[in-house]
Formats: sequence, C-alpha cells, structure tokens
Amino acid sequence: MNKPVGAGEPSPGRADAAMAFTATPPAYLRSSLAFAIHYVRQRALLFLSLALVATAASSCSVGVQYGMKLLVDALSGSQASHSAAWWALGLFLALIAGEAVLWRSSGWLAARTTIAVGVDIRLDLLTYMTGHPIRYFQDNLAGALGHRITATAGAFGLLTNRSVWDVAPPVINFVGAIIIFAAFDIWMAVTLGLFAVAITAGLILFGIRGRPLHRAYAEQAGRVGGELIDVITNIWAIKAFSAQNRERERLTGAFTAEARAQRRSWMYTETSRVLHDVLLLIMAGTMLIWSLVLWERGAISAGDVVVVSAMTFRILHGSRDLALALVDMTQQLTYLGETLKIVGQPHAIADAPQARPFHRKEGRITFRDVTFGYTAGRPVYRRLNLEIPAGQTVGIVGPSGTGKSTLVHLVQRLHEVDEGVILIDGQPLAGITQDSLRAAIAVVPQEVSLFHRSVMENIRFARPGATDAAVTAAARAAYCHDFICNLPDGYETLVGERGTKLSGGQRQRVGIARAFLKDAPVLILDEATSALDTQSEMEVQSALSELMRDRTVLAVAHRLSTVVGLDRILVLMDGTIVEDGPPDELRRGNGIFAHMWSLQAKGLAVEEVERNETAKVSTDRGGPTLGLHA
Ligand SMILES: Nc1ncnc2c1ncn2[C@@H]1O[C@H](COP(=O)(O)OP(=O)(O)OP(=O)(O)O)[C@@H](O)[C@H]1O
Repeated sequence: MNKPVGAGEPSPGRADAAMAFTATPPAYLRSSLAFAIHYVRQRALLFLSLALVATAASSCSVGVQYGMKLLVDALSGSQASHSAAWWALGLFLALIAGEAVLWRSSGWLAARTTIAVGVDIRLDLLTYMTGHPIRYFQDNLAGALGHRITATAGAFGLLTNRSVWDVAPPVINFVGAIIIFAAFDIWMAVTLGLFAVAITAGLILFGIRGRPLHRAYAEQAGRVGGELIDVITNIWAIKAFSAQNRERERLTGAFTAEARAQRRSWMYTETSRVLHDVLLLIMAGTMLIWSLVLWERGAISAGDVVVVSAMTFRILHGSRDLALALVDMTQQLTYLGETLKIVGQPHAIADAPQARPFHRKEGRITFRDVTFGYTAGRPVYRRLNLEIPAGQTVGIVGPSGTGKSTLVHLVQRLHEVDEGVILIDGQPLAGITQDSLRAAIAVVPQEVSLFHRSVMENIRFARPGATDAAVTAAARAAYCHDFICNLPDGYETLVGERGTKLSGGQRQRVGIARAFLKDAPVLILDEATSALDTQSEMEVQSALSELMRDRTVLAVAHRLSTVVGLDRILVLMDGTIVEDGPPDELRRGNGIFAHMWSLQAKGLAVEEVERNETAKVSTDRGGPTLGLHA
C-alpha cells in the first residue's frame, strides 16, 4: 500500500502506475469498491478528519434539537426557571454555532481532498490507458474515453460529497433520535429503529434492483458522447459530403436511445422517492400520535413532544437525502465499474515480468517465422522471414492493403505477433520494455500527429530535454525553419487541433524534424513524403538522406521515386515478400517492381499502378527517366 499523503502532495501511486505495460491490471482497477478504497487510503488522514468532522457536525445538529427541548421545558415547566431558560438558550445557540463551524470545516476538508484525488484519478487512469495498444483506441472512441476519465474523477467526488453531506447526517440523526426516544419510551425507540432499518434496507434493495437501468443509461451516455465527438472531429467530411442532415438523423437515433435509457433510469429514481415519502409519512404520523398519547398521560413533557416532532421531521427530510444519495451513489458506482471494465482491462501488449531495457546497438532487424493477423484465421503475414542488417536502408512497396504498414508497426511492437519472433540487435521484442524499444525507433508517419501546442513544443516532443537551439537545428535540417519563421508567432505559434493550421507538407516536415531530434538508430518512414509537392519533396529528400545516414531505415512508399535511392527494396504482395533486392537490379529485371516503375514513369496514378501490377509482367519495359534518384 502507498503511504498516506496530504492534500497538496502528489500521490506516489501515480508514479508507480506510470509507464508500466502490465498483463495484470493493478488491484485497485479491478472493482469500484477497491478503486474507492485505494484513493481513500492514499489520503487516509484527510478522509478520517473529514469523517470525524462530519460526524461531529451531525451530532451537533441532534444536540440542537435536544437544546430546543431543554429550552421549551425550562419555559413551560411547572417550576419555570429563568436561569435554566438562559442556560438552555446558551447551549442551543452554542450548538448551532458549533454545527455551522464544523460543517464549514467539512467543506474546506472535502474541497482539498476530493479535488486532489480528482487529479490523481485522472492522471492514473490516463497513464494506465496509454499502455493499451493502438487497436484499443481504434475500438474505443477517443471522445468517449476522455469523457469517462473526467466523469470517473467526478463520480469519486460525488461519492465523497454524498457520503459526507447526505449519508452521514441522516444516519447520525437516526442514532441520536433512537437514544433520545429511548429515554422516553424504549418501545418508541425500538419502533423507530425497526422503521429506520426497514426503510434503509428497502431503499438499498430498490437501488440495487435499479442498477441494470442505470448501467444501460451510463453505456448509452458514453456511446453518444463518443459519437458526438466523432462527428465534430470529422467536420470536414460532413461539410464535403453535405452530410449535416444524415448525421443529424443518425444522432437523433442515438440521442433517442440514450433519452429512453435516461428516462427509465430517472423514473426508477422517482418511484423510489414516492415509495420512501409514503413510508416516512407513516413513520412521522405514528411517532407524533404516540408522543401525544404519552404527553396526555403525563409520561413526557412538552419539550419531549417538541424533540420527538423535530427529530421525526428531521429524519423525514434527512431520509429523503439518504434515499437519493444511495440511489445516486449506486449509479456512480455502476458508472465507475463500467469505466474500470473499459479502462482497467489488462494491457493486450504487456511488458514481460523480466523485461529489460533495450540495449542500443547498431539497429539490425530480424523477423523469424512471423505470423500475424488482425482477425483470427486471416493472417496478414504467415511465417515471414526477414533479415535487415544494421545501417541498411530498405524500401517497402506493394499494393494497398498488402501489409506494409503492419510490418513497420510490428517492428515497433504496436501489435503482438501470433507466432515467431522479431529481434532488434538480437534482442527479442517480447523480452524488452516497450518504452525503451520505442525510444530507439524514430517514426515519420503519413499523418503526423501534432498537439494543439506551439511548433517548438511539438518538435521538442521527440526529446523533452532538447534545448531551443537543438530544436531549431532539427527544424533547419528538416527544411521547416523558414516556414516556421513565417508563421505569425514563429516557433511559438499554436498549430491548431491536430495541427490543422499547418499544411499537410508542413506537418510532415515537422514530423521529420522530430525524427532528427530523436536521433534513434532505427528510422521508420511510413509514407513520410506523400503530402509534399515535388519541390518540397526534393528538399526533404536531401534532408531525409542526411537523416538516414548510419541508421537502419524502413521506408514504406507508394511513390517509387522516394525509395529508389535506398539500398534495398522489398516488394510485398498479400503479406509475402515477392521481390527483394537493390532497386537498380529490380528495375532492370522484369518483375513487379520493374513494372510498377515503368508505369509510374509514364505518369500513371499510384492507384492505377497498383491495379495493374498484379497482372503478370512479361516484358521488360525499360527504366524510367523520372525520379529524384534515377
Ligand atoms: N487495425 C486493423 N484491424 C483490422 N485489420 C486491419 C487493421 N489495420 C490493417 N488491417 C488490415 O490488414 C491488412 C494490411 O494493412 P496495412 O495497413 O498493413 O496495409 P498497407 O500495405 O500498409 O496498405 P496501404 O498501402 O493502403 O497503407 C489490410 O487488409 C487491412 O485491411
């Protein structure tokens, strides 16, 4: 267990959870109860103080009712006494003041506690979530995941607040009332106790029975939230395809389903409110009649009748809060459980228990009998064998959907191989930590992912400790320094959500600058220059040639001109390497690469080339005259 910490201190649990890719999720992510206990224990002292202060405040409120009884008795008794009345009033006022001070202290404590825990929860869940493989994020909408993390922190805060302000006071009122009533008539106390237990048990059972309805609503709400964000994220497509009405109809369906689930959940809560109103009316009526009968018989004083009626009505109102709180807490716990099921599932790609950091050498890549498929029974690769010596630059070409990107993803261990082994510098990927592996690989993807931060921060993302001078040098090397300087705030310009304020080519150059800065022994270029015009591509090609020096390079490309200057070309067809050799040799032959080259040289679109290239290439069509490296 982590040692308890104060409100302002960072929780050590977060540091433990950081960066681990684990096959078994931490215990606190396994159930909503374990989750709640974990965060309470981390700030045990604060939570204990909060509980004590809330208990003391609620006890004061019971004392206030008793003070009222003393005052009434002092005023109305047969030997009414002035000093007793003043003493009773003094006690009454002191208890009111004490109650107010204690409740405000509970507010102060709760604000410190729940806010700090909210920070911990969001950091812990996000950290754990980032350990899931890419496929997890393809299966779960980003918006829905973000919403869940925030809502979970909110749910924990609600659970705390409900416990302090809606559960503790009525429970203590019940206990106080039983003690006071027992002083008048033990049977009155027993009856009140039985009523209280029966009502509470009934409400809990009712709350549990309503769980499926609340869960259905939580699921629908998560899904709809995700869909809404998906629509906003794809606003370009919606405008381009004039799809506003279509999307509206689609969302109408989703909102209607969510509204139906919400209505069911809400109406269930309303029913529970009606039920407990009726029960408590019966209880209040019984107690008041009983106390009046006792008063008529002279068994209790007028002050006792006052305290019975005040306590009963207090319980009546407090119990309503208790009922709502219990139902709400059930809902929050259900939501928490749902989130834990989604976020807290084991990492599909976990670091082996004995995993070591990758030992950087020169960057030799080996595939041994690798079989991999996204769906069972449909392998993309079957027993693939490949040896890439250190420092070799390799172009990977082939038709769309043939497995080029998958191959480079496997090298980064973004997916787990089904069979076989992939090694870098003789170290099996499965035996090294994922973070150290990825630290040794620089990737320039087709769609460079940029944060809505400054250009400087975006480039520095590749190496957080890099100086401004190092970032600028990387930008110069990637031919982006000039365009960055022309941006409104230069390197401090915010790039827009996902870099939308930059052109596709500019984003790619920022991606290349990141690779320069990262300075890793293995470089992966996944369609890295596809968004560049010919002029920019010429510039970036020379930057890339510089970047490739002394590194092992895997370059996926549709445009053959970008790979023809490399040491070696792999032609992939349906997950099989059908040609493998130096580009010049392949171009001179009459295989698929030569055919593709010839078609691209004639200016055919990549897609047309791909359609044609599956046809048997029977004649040598000669080499092209086009191409940067030809
Ligand atoms: N996340 C995924 N889930 C399921 N199948 C996938 C996934 N990603 C890729 N595939 C499938 O795996 C196969 C290989 O895809 P991959 O992206 O590696 O091809 P590619 O050669 O890089 O294609 P392109 O040139 O179009 O980028 C394709 O049939 C594709 O549909």
